[in-house]
Amino acid sequence: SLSLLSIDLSITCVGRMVMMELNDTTVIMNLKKRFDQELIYTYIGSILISVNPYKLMNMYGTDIVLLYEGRGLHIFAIANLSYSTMMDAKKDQCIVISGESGSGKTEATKLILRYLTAIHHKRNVTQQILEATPLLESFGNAKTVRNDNSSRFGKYTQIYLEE
Ligand SMILES: Nc1ncnc2c1ncn2[C@@H]1O[C@H](COP(=O)(O)OP(=O)(O)OP(=O)(O)O)[C@@H](O)[C@H]1O
Repeated sequence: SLSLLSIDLSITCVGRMVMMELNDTTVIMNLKKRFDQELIYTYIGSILISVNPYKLMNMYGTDIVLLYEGRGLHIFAIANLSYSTMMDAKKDQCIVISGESGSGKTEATKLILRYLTAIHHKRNVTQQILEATPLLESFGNAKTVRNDNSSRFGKYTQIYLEE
């Protein structure tokens, strides 16, 4: 299952490989090839595609946050791009996370919040949002055939960051 994180839309290449033929089959085949090598993140243009690994990946620790600093094929790169663009351009940013049930939207949201917590000096606000998540989930989540912890509601999170 796939989840899409979008900054804007343009489709040119996947990873470092320029694809001569771009269609659903070649894109899916390339995602599968990368997934088999445990590469769960892939860019298509500026859209980051994430394939749910359904297992703990050793790629989300604080050391990794610092290592990525927003670069590379990682959910943290999207978070950092939004953060640094907001700080530099002084413009609000929006991250759209979409995908079918069980594709990893909620987990991606938590990772983005965790990243912001790690890099922004006013940490407590983001930490509070993270801590509110289990409470919201206890009211609005349910087990479904697709996902043991399925959000049965849409979620819009707005974070105000002070300089
Ligand atoms: N990056 C990840 N690494 C490891 N496991 C993950 C990751 N993303 C998701 N999962 C696993 O997949 C499960 C479903 O993910 P999640 O709840 O985020 O899906 P969702 O897209 O929000 O689904 P729904 O729309 O039903 O709420 C998680 O409980 C977790 O076990």
